[in-house]
Amino acid sequence: MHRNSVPTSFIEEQDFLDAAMARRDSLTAHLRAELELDAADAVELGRQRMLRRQYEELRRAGEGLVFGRLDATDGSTLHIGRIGLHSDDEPLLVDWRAPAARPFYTATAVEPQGQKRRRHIRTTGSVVVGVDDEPLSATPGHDGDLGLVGEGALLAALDQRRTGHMTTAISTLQREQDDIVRADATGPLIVQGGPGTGKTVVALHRVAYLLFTYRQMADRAVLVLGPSPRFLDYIGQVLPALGETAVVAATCDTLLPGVTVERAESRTAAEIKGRALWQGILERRVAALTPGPRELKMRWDGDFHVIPATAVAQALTSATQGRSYHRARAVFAEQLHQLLADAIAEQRETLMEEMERGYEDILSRIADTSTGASRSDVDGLLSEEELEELRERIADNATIARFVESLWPTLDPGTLLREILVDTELLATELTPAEVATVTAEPAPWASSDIPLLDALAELLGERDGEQPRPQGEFTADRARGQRDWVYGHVVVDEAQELSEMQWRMALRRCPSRSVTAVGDIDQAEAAHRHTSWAQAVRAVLGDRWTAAELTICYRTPSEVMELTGPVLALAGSHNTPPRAVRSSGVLPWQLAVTAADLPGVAAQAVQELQQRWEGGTVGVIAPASRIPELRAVLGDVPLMTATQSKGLEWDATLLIDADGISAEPRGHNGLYVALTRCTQELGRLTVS
Ligand SMILES: Nc1ncnc2c1ncn2[C@@H]1O[C@H](COP(=O)(O)OP(=O)(O)OP(=O)(O)O)[C@@H](O)[C@H]1O
Repeated sequence: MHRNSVPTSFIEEQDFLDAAMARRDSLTAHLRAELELDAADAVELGRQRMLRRQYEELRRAGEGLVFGRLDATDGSTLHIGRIGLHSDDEPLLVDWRAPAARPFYTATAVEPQGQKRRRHIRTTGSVVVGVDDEPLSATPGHDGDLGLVGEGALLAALDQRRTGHMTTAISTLQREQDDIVRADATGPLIVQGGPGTGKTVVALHRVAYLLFTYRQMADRAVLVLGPSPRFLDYIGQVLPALGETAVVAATCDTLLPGVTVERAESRTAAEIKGRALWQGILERRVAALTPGPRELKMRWDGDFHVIPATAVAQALTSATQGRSYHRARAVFAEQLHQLLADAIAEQRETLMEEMERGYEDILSRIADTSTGASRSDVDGLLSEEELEELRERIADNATIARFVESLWPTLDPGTLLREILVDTELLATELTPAEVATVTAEPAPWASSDIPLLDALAELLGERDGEQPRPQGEFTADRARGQRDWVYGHVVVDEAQELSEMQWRMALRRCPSRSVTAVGDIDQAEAAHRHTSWAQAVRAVLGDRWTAAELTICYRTPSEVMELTGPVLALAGSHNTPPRAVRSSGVLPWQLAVTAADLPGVAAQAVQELQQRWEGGTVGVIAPASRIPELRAVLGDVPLMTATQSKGLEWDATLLIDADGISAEPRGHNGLYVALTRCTQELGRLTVS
């Protein structure tokens, strides 16, 4: 296009983008040169680490560097972008997370916040391809209006073909989403939102916002918990694109370093083992392992020394104060070494006194006092250094170590959990006989519900001395990932409705300050627990000390498909209504009845047609678990999964196979609700007659 025929707004924004790109390129080149220099010392190494972070941030910011502009009523303008840039000490581009950028997401015609116009700038690489202006002095919307911000840019983004990876939404975040992204992070926040309302979008952008706003949070890293490795892969590219590296992504199954899930389990067993009451069972079992106060007889240099029960009781009380089993054991062992050293010193003193008395007797009998020897010269007391040396010898002594081990054995969480899971007497204190039978009948390899129990036990037991060298790594995330007791600055839980109470505990254990954002849809819950409300889901772990927020607009699923979801939601026992769809795709959902024998062939044909129709995009197939093997054989590498596995994912078109079969699965109506809402454009259904 000739520059003369291009609208002025395009030229203006292209010039600005060119200037911003040039600035970014010069900064990148400067940093690259600095990073090529060898670091001479620790200070320089630290500086280089910081520069590398800045360099990475700049490097990644190439795509979508500038995406917005605000024109204020006072005539000033502000460009908003993926990162902040300065030129000659003057602000050039404002980072989207900075307070100054907020009106870009929240100003409305009713509340223009001093702004006259909002402009969305769409770019491809270094070229401006679209400019959408939204006057903020226009007449406010009417009833039923969704109050969208930058509607043109939003709808264009939503209509894009899906790539199989999530993309960022920094340029089109909506007001209700932005409120959550920038919410205060001092306590637990639980966000309820129906399918496609942008819960994942909000959760990930919140991470980027928090790390930008609270710089010290990057030193502790942020943990993002998702439902499956497939989901983590789906969101994996968003976080680096948002410019953050201090993030650890995990599932509840991969959160405990060194332990992996080795088998599937029954829903009944998973439900029982997910209950909060296990904390009590585990605590009681660990407490019972601590030795009781009794007199101890210890051998040193061939002599027995007695430590009275009162002294042992005192040592136990002070050792166990709020400490884990192994920490308390270490403190108790030190005290025992001290008590033994004292007993040895005392015995030696008594002995010396006796010797001295005998010596004085002899002296008096031979009536020769010419030596001048007196009691004070040989009082037998050990000096402080001698006592210290004795304590060290005791601490290093293998026999004493064996004695302490027999009294207070070191334990590993795995062995102890295996013992607990067959301890019918202990289990019967909290479970019915049938529940005890279910738990004790489970095979030994670890199942998913064992991980939170192992984690709780690992915390109660604590690290043994010398165990677990602290993981090393250049970035905080590398160090945090390998360390069970790492304390994160913030924890984000996605698909939080799936967490059992014990999994909630495991998540919260990683952030004692309770700076947690959990997003989910209680109506999509399929996991083996009984929660039908957030209050119920978190009562045992958070009480009522949490804040609720809600997302109400569905961005993913078109209105034609959302219309099918109301009855399914009602069948799932929900009293909620599905979220309102922001757009229509113009494609009506279709349905075809096939016989079981014809199903594989028809499914293969339907997938091929959908792939042709949505060329350049993605197609996914959802089916009941029982039909997956026969379908896999004909569908090749098309994403094929159960409703549960499809949670959090999306494709341009979904082929839903045997909806009745999905409904018949445990919590099947919830599963069908998930399955129906995965497409951004088209839904095809094959029913089996
Ligand atoms: N403000 C936005 N701008 C652009 N795209 C958006 C926005 N909000 C959501 N989306 C898009 O809508 C789709 C659904 O978002 P997301 O996956 O976060 O929803 P969700 O609530 O987690 O859904 P579900 O619970 O069904 O998994 C995604 O493609 C996301 O990129």
